[in-house]
Amino acid sequence: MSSSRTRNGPTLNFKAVLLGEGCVGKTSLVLRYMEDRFNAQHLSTLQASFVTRKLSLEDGRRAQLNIWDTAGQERFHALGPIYYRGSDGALLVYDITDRDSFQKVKSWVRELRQMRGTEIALIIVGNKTDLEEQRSVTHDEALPYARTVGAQYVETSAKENEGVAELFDLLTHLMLEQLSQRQPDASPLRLQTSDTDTFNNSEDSEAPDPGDPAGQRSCCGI
Ligand SMILES: Nc1nc2c(ncn2[C@@H]2O[C@H](COP(=O)(O)OP(=O)(O)OP(=O)(O)O)[C@@H](O)[C@H]2O)c(=O)[nH]1
Repeated sequence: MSSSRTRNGPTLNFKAVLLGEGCVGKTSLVLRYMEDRFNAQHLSTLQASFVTRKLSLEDGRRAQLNIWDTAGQERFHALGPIYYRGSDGALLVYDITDRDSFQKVKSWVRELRQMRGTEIALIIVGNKTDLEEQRSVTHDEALPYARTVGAQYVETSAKENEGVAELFDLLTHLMLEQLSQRQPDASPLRLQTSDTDTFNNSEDSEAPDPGDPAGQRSCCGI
């Protein structure tokens, strides 16, 4: 987490990363949150893409949420540390109809806890709840697992726009809480509930170092 000064005063910068197997809906969650859109087509993210969203805090301060949407294909796994290294929070996404993708989340949890300890807020996200009849990972299995690893658990449907705004609000809340704990004298930092700020992409933002933030995409499976 860093802070920079703008004409509105100091802006808190938060960095979050989405990790998870290919095709689970990471890009779709970001697209729904940023643009309230859904694309039924799957275009695999290559490396990662970067977006930012400006938020207002209750104390009048500004915050900038910087989000890295990473590639889920296994050949990009080794790039993970580049994106989670300086992150304050991580969304570990799986598809509730795909048990393998839940196993992949478990492997990301192990890696993140090993590399970042408890300094990164984790949310495990079961996506595609609109496909309830094909569900293979139950809420009753995922929630206790999340608790044992100190993560929050949320279910979403990027398609039906269920739980997505709540997910990103929770993420921001957890990261603000962590910052407040690190500064015990400061009053708690809270997101303004009537946040109506517009979003933007990386063009007027300071993209962190890693890779090419263009988020080049190819067709699924290529
Ligand atoms: N039914 C349903 N389909 C979804 C949902 N979210 C995403 N999808 C579909 O799942 C496919 C993959 O979505 P993406 O968002 O591209 O997945 P991703 O995790 O970013 O994939 P990679 O970039 O390969 O890592 C697309 O066809 C989406 O339309 C959802 O909530 N419900």
